Amino acid sequence: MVVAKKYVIQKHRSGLLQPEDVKIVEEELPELKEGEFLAQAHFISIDPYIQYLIHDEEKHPVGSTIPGTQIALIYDSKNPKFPIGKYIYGNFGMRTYTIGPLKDDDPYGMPPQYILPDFNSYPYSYGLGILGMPGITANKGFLGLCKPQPGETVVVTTAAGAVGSVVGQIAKIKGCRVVGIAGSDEKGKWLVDVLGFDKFINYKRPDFAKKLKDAAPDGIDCYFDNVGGEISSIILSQMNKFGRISVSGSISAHNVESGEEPKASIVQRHLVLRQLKMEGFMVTRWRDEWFEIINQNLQWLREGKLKYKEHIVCGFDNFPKAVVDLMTGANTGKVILNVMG
Ligand SMILES: NC(=O)C1=CN([C@@H]2O[C@H](COP(=O)(O)OP(=O)(O)OC[C@H]3O[C@@H](n4cnc5c(N)ncnc54)[C@H](OP(=O)(O)O)[C@@H]3O)[C@@H](O)[C@H]2O)C=CC1
Ligand SMILES: CCCCCC(=O)/C=C/[C@H]1[C@H](O)CC(=O)[C@@H]1CCCCCCC(=O)O
Repeated sequence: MVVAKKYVIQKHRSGLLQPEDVKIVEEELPELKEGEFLAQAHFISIDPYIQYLIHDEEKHPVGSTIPGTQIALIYDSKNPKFPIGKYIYGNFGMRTYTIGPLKDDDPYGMPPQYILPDFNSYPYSYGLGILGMPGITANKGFLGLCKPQPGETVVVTTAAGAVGSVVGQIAKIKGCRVVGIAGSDEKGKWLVDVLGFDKFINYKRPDFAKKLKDAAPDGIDCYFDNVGGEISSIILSQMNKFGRISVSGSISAHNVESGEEPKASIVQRHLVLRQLKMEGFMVTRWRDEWFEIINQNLQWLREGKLKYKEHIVCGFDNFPKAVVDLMTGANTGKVILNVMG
């Protein structure tokens, strides 16, 4: 008999997740039936939407399992499509063992599970980052919506994170000038010295608007927005005519202690006068191209055109710490919970 551990919600709060807001519950799993498999979690993806979702009492009541994705090993199987020993991606939630296959019924259209494509020698955990959902978000969210042209100026926020770091590098591949925005000078050094960004601005320091003007003196053509809030309003105020804005997220509003969403200056005037195009997206819009995009990112990795970093937190018990690391910016690169570590 296999006993699975899973994280359930214990308490809702408006601010940053605290360890007592969640608890681990054990669940005895039944014997496998024909057509089923048992998956053992090895790596769990820590994404900003987790902090957002656990605020939501209506959709995620006390006692419900925290959603999320993982890379798991097929540990036992009565389904030839999921053979023992293969590694899979699964939308299984924050749990150590899962019986699959899951139905294809995620409300946001995330794939339920798939056998990982061949990553050559790259770690399986990359399937939660550059070779998975965040990598697809960066690739299609930027190229598909911003349609960057060589020589254009691109700005990206959360630039040292899983999505932002890939957006900036793809912009460089496409011949753009790239300004990265992030929350520490150490991150800025990595972006410029290692990833090849042209400029970096620490948004936590004063005079952001002036520093942006200095970093992008000819104005901004493309903005990949991961944060929302006042930083984004300032960036929009410096866009060029016919600029394109890809709205990926609004992390500045995910863990505010006050419980009130941050206020930001009105942007409509900039949209109208500069004739900007601003479009939001969910990565699942590209589900039909999922593996094609993973392959494109893999090829750029292999060619050395994309560099990638993980921020690994070890141990299933450390899930709350991993979320706090992500939301407080302790990470450079993709946050992964190593369940076996
Ligand atoms: N639309 C879609 O389908 C998808 C959207 N996303 C979005 O992409 C964005 C990045 O996700 P991901 O790469 O996984 O996460 P990251 O790896 O970028 O980690 C989050 C980062 O956000 C920054 N941050 C935290 N609080 C704030 C704040 N108040 N203001 C500005 N920055 C803040 C921190 O860096 P710092 O030190 O710079 O503050 C932190 O490192 C998120 O907005 C997420 O919701 C992700 C996947 C799919
Ligand atoms: C407002 C939170 C979402 C911000 C953008 C983001 O990170 C989206 C991630 C989704 C990804 O495209 C596929 C998913 O399953 C992620 C989950 C989205 C959950 C959003 C919940 C919003 C709600 O129901 O109110």
